[in-house]
Amino acid sequence: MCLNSCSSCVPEGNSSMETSHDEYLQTAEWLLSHTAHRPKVGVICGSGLGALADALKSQDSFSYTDIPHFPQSTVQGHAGRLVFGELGGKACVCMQGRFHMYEGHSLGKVTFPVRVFKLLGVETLIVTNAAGSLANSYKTGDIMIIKDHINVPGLAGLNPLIGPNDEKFGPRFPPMSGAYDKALRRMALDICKSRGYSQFVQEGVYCMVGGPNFETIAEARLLHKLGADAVGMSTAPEVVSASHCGLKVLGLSLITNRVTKDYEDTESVDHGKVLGVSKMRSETLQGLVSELVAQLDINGTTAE
Ligand SMILES: O=P(O)(O)O[C@H]1O[C@H](CO)[C@@H](O)[C@H]1O
Ligand SMILES: Nc1nc2[nH]cnc2c(=O)[nH]1
Repeated sequence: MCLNSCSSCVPEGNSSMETSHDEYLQTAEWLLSHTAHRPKVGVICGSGLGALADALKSQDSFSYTDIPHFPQSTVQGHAGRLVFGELGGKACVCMQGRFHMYEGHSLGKVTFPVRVFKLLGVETLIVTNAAGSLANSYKTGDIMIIKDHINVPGLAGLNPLIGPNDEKFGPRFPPMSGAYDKALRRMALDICKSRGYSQFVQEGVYCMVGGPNFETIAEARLLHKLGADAVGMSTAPEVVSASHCGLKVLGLSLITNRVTKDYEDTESVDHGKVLGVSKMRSETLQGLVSELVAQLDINGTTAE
C-alpha cells in the first residue's frame, strides 16, 4: 500500500485534492470582480430554505452555471444561485442551494464554496439544513441549534480534507471539538428567547448520513443510541472544511419530520413533505438569521 496520498491512491470522489488553490482563487476573484459587496458572513441554505436569501438588500445574484469552477445543483428545493447583499447592515453571501455527496459530487466539490467564502473574506458561516428528528422530545417544525455533529461518512473515511493538506487553508490535523462556536450558539439561543421561540427551539447533535435514502428503523435506532438528536444528508463536510480554514460556524437544523424508530409506526417521509415544512418555517428562520447577523461584531469576536 502506498502511504504518499498521491492522486492515484486516494479514492476518487472523496477529497478536495482535485481542486488546486488557483481554482479557488480564480472563483473568488471572478466573484469579487462582479460585485461590490465584501461579505464577512456566509450562509448556506438547506432544502427549501432558499428564501433566507430573499431578506438580502441590494442583491447581486449569480447562477451557479455562470460562476467559474462552481458545481451545479441537482436537487429540488436548491435553486443554484449565489446571492450577495446586505443583511442587518452587513455584507453577506448566501448559497441558495448546496451540494450533497449523494448527488455524485465529490466532497471536494461539496465543500468548494466554503473555501471560496474564506477567500472572499468571510469570517462567520451560518449553515442551515432540513433534518429528521431522532430525539423523542422534538417536534416537526422545531429549530435545532447544532451543538455538535456525528459525521458518519467522515468516520468511514469520506472526508473533504483527505489528500495532501493545503496549508494555506489550515493545518493537517484540525481539532473539531469547538467546530460549532459557543458564543454564536449562545447568541442564537438568546435571540430565540427574546423572539418567543423558546418552546420550539432545541440544542442538539446533528448526524450526517450519506443518503439519498431515508433511514431504516434499525438505522434510526442505532443513530439515536449513538447520541444523535437529528439526522440529515449534509452539513458535516461543509463544517469540517469551514472549521479547517478558521471560520466560525453556527449550524441550524429545521426539523421537517420525525424519523420513525417503531415498527408499528406507519408514518413515512418524502422530500415533498420536507420541503413543505421548510417553507412553513422559512420566515421564522429568516428572522433569527437576520437578527443574528445584525448582532455580529464583524471585526473580531461575536457580540456578548
Ligand atoms: O441537508 P439539506 O440540504 O437541507 O436537505 C435535507 O433534505 C433532503 C431530503 O429531503 C436531503 O438533501 C437532506 O440532507
Ligand atoms: N437522512 C435524513 N435526511 C433528512 N432530511 C430531512 N429529513 C430527513 C430524514 O429524516 N433523514
